[in-house]
Amino acid sequence: MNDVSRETAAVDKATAVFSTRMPLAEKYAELLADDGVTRGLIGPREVPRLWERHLLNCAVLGELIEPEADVLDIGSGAGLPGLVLAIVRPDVVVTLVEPMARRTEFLTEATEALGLDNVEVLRARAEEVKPRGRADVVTSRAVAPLGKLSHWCLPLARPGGQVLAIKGASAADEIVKYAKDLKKRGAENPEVVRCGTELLDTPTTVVRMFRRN
Ligand SMILES: C[S@@+](CC[C@H](N)C(=O)[O-])C[C@H]1O[C@@H](n2cnc3c(N)ncnc32)[C@H](O)[C@@H]1O
Repeated sequence: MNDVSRETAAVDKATAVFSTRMPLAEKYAELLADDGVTRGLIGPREVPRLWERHLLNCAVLGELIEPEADVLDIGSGAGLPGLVLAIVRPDVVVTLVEPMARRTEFLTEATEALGLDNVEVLRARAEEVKPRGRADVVTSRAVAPLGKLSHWCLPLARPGGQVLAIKGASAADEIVKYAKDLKKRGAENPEVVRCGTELLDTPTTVVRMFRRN
């Protein structure tokens, strides 16, 4: 399958995943391809694979999130995965945490353009976020190695809450490599979970861990 037909297939799959929210997902994809590229938030080479590598990759993370959860997305960049989760899961409330001004400006404008009332944009580093220990779920993609992520994200989750880090092929190795950090930070049952297995050619690989009670 070439890039074009793979992306066409991805749009079909996205129609199934986003369902009635597909028009919003399409509008977000347009914003990414247009403003996102102009402002240097996403590389032009990503445009032909936006649906497969970005929107779908992030949307399936919703499988692991309980109804009406309070979600903190750390290092959202152009809104991945946080803004996608807010689109696909209108029942959850998502706070997009991002330290760079030009990224938070894009996130605020995109949130308004999409008319999303379940999103808050916070210009901050993970270490500065308050209150701590309250989120049901803390998400991230491509932000930092698991050692640093556990330090940043676990204290933000409520006791028993989850940290979900989208990772690539390194997921299992990172759990082993940073086992001491994870234990020290109060991570319970760190494991590799795959999302979108029935739909995606390349399911999304996630490190999931819970904050010790
Ligand atoms: C490689 S980008 C990934 C963006 C997005 N999550 C994605 O998958 O496309 C990493 C992001 O993490 C942000 N970041 C770096 N250090 C951070 C910190 N201490 N707290 C929160 N975000 C941070 C950066 O500003 C950047 O937007």
